[in-house]
Amino acid sequence: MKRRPLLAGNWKMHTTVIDACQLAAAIGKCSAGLADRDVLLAPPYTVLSEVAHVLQGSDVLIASQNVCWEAEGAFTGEISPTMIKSAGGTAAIIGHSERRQIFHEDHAIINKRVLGALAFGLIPVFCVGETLEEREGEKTFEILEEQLREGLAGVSLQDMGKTVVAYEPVWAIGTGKTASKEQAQEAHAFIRKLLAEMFEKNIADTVRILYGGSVKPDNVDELMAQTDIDGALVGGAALDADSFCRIINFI
Ligand SMILES: O=C(CO)COP(=O)(O)O
Repeated sequence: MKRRPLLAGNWKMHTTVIDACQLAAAIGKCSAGLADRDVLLAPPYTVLSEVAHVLQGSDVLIASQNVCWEAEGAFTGEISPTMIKSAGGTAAIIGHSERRQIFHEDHAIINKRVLGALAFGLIPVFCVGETLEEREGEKTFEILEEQLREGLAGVSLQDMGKTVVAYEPVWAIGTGKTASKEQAQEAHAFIRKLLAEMFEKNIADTVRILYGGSVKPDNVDELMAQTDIDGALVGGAALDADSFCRIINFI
């Protein structure tokens, strides 16, 4: 089944207001008129509304890099779905490995974030992925299954249809070590099969599964040619307009 490709840039903790506006403008330009794919940018919270403003009238989607489950309240340091929507965002990255590893976000909190995003109409870009130790210990599938079952617990069939999953092997993030196309395809196929078990096959067949981890202009084409790879979640290369534009224009 052919799914609409989604090319996403996660800017992580990079860009001042000026950098962000320039980068967004360049990406807006090179993604104009692309009718057969979606482009999404996840800038830091401080520039969400500026980036949305620069991209007004374009088809580029805006996401936050995390999201709380409440509309407002005493949650110092958090951002609510309502705030993201009011700034122009329609999606939220959730469960990124940097949140899991550096900030110790566990399955329960990540699940609350997923359900919260959906309750407020934001599309979750739900991230999973194993560490090098887990891969070497042949625990990849076990870890992915745990992350998917726990993180997506309580998600309805209808909401799952809207959710995006990103497979980001931790050992491939920011290391220049991309998973081979075979390794990535194997993990994506596993995720889709598990989603079919957890939800329904026809839902699993429509869910877009992005690959993330050292995606670059020179490896994007072979990754995107894999049956179960429906897009990319790009870190480093998304901060360079020329590189990200090439990625968006994968062949
Ligand atoms: O974590 C990532 C995107 O969310 C991937 O980062 P890199 O593309 O820099 O490896």
